[in-house]
Amino acid sequence: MDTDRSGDAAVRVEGLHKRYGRKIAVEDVNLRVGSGEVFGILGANGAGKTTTVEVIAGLRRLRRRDRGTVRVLGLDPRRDRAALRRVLGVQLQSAYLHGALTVEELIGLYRGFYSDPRPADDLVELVGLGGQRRTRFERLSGGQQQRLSIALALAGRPRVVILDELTTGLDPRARRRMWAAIEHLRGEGTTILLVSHAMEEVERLCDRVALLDAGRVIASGTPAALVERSGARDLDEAFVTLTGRRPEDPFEEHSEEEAA
Ligand SMILES: Nc1ncnc2c1ncn2[C@@H]1O[C@H](COP(=O)(O)OP(=O)(O)OP(=O)(O)O)[C@@H](O)[C@H]1O
Repeated sequence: MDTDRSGDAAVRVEGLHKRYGRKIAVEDVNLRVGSGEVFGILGANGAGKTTTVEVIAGLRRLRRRDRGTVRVLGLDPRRDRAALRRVLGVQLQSAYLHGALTVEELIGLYRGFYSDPRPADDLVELVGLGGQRRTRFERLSGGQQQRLSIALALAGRPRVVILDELTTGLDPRARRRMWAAIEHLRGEGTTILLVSHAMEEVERLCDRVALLDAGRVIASGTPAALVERSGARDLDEAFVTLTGRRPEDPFEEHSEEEAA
């Protein structure tokens, strides 16, 4: 039922526990993402998705009371930071980018970090920013900024990509373009970790998913297996059955009050 292609794991997480003070954000999370898989990480607000992928990316440290093993293509995100940077692409928060630089300049800057970068034209084409090459970052719409951050994550031809909320806030056309970009990367054999609230997107793109709830993986498998196992009609319904919560509408404005 579950076509697990994770035999040669590109990403391996074992027994991950992570807390912020007294708050346990992630509790005994185990994941194996096979080479070339598109793997979805689902869960309601606060489930521990971002914490998990930030630890995988080496952006969050495990402290004294945390524990767990993480390997990305055999690399330890804490110990092998420089090597990891060459093989892992992470969709950055747009706020970190320099507003006065143009799309072209930012892409040039990021390509400069790598020995064999993806051509600038390919990057622009992949995310549909051909008309905005000379536009300053601060003049881009929110959705365009988000697409640029995805292009920058792909500049170094990473073998593993982490995309946190790929299409949240994008209009339907841009969303379809990003889905096509994921299919393109899949065709190239890229391993993709996709954090998402959008069940339609996950059903369409992901080979397998892990469903997180209150810091734990409560179900994993192919989207079809999760639907079947929970007796639901689709992944949206399976999410509700398995977690007892509704997935947030990913295309609505995010509200911290509602999330609490
Ligand atoms: N820096 C921090 N300090 C304290 N608590 C934090 C911090 N970052 C996250 N948390 C808490 O840890 C838990 C997991 O957060 P995390 O951001 O990983 O969840 P998430 O599934 O990505 O949520 P969302 O869908 O809202 O992005 C939440 O309860 C959150 O409030």
